[in-house]
Amino acid sequence: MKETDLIKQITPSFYRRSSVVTGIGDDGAVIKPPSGHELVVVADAMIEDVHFSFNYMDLSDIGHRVLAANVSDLIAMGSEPLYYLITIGVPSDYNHNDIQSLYDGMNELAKVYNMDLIGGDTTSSSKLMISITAFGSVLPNKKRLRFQAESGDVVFVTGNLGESGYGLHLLNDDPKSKDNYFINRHKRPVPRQAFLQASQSLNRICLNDISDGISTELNEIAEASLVNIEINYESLPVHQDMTKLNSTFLKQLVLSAGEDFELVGTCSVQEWKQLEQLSQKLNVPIKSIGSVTSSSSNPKVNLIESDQTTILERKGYEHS
Ligand SMILES: Nc1ncnc2c1ncn2[C@@H]1O[C@H](COP(=O)(O)OP(=O)(O)O)[C@@H](O)[C@H]1O
Ligand SMILES: Cc1ncc(C[n+]2csc(CCOP(=O)(O)OP(=O)(O)O)c2C)c(N)n1
Ligand SMILES: [Mg+2]
Ligand SMILES: [Mg+2]
Ligand SMILES: [Mg+2]
Repeated sequence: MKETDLIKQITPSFYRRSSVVTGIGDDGAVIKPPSGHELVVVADAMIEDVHFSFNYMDLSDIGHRVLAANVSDLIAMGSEPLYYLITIGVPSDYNHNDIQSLYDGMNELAKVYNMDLIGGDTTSSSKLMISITAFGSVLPNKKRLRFQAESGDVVFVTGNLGESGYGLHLLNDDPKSKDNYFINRHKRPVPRQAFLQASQSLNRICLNDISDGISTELNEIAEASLVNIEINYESLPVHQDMTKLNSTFLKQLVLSAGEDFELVGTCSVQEWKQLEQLSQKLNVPIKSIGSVTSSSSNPKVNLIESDQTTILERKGYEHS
């Protein structure tokens, strides 16, 4: 497949955002940042057999999923997703239709957020590699940062935990499994855009998205904010159909499987009431799971289960 043909094939015929001055086709893209806003920039890559497998995913699922991971980080910063660049390393036996499917999957999700593809790069590779860099905009006082947790805050989470991990488990068990709710949560996660709207009026939110697992994300918040956090295992939101799973397996899924692309964060008790109401109005499932107990120079996350307290260590996915 020739690179020039490929670029022609994937160049959009129009841009959704008028702030794209020059898109694909020159040495670089030109954008006019929204006035009064700051730009947020994120990058996340996915590699064949590390983040996905062709045993159970097709190229459009993969396109959707890698853009979702980036959108999830943009939302976790409090920013509105705007544009993205994609770099692909493609095995030599791929044809035009394969690449089109990958871009179709991305574009389906991009449509939801009104995002534009504004550039990228193409190289050859032994396994499929996709790296996205994405941009979002945020008002300076609405950034949702990891170091913004304060003693006394409510700790909350959106959606349910462990669903993507359970979907992956079902697929590993039988790659030919028919799509069901959990499998779709793994293959085609949809980041919580409506949370941005629900939380817009709040002054301060500390926020992180759940890619590696809540045990990792909460420890990141505790360390960045220099606070101790306490969460109740029984309060963690779990889908009814998963409650029948073996309890050790369920605990691993809920605390450390990750890839749910839900949000975990903290806000003041006063603002929590408002956030809960606004989220309900906009159909964002949200639940209080604990609290920020104190400031600390030695930050810890405690897990309370059946009145027993243990330290919740980072047990998320680590790339070796
Ligand atoms: N290889 C790298 N080179 C430079 N910066 C990196 C690299 N990997 C991660 N980062 C930066 O480290 C921070 C945390 O990254 P990461 O743990 O991947 O975040 P997330 O889990 O939210 O995707 C981010 O600021 C990211 O841009
Ligand atoms: C084939 C396959 N094996 C294992 C996993 C599980 N897995 C891979 S990466 C990952 C964690 C998230 O990925 P990472 O690159 O750390 O995302 P980031 O935190 O940077 O957003 C998990 C749970 C998977 N999704 N697919
Ligand atoms: Mg990352
Ligand atoms: Mg993140
Ligand atoms: Mg990420």
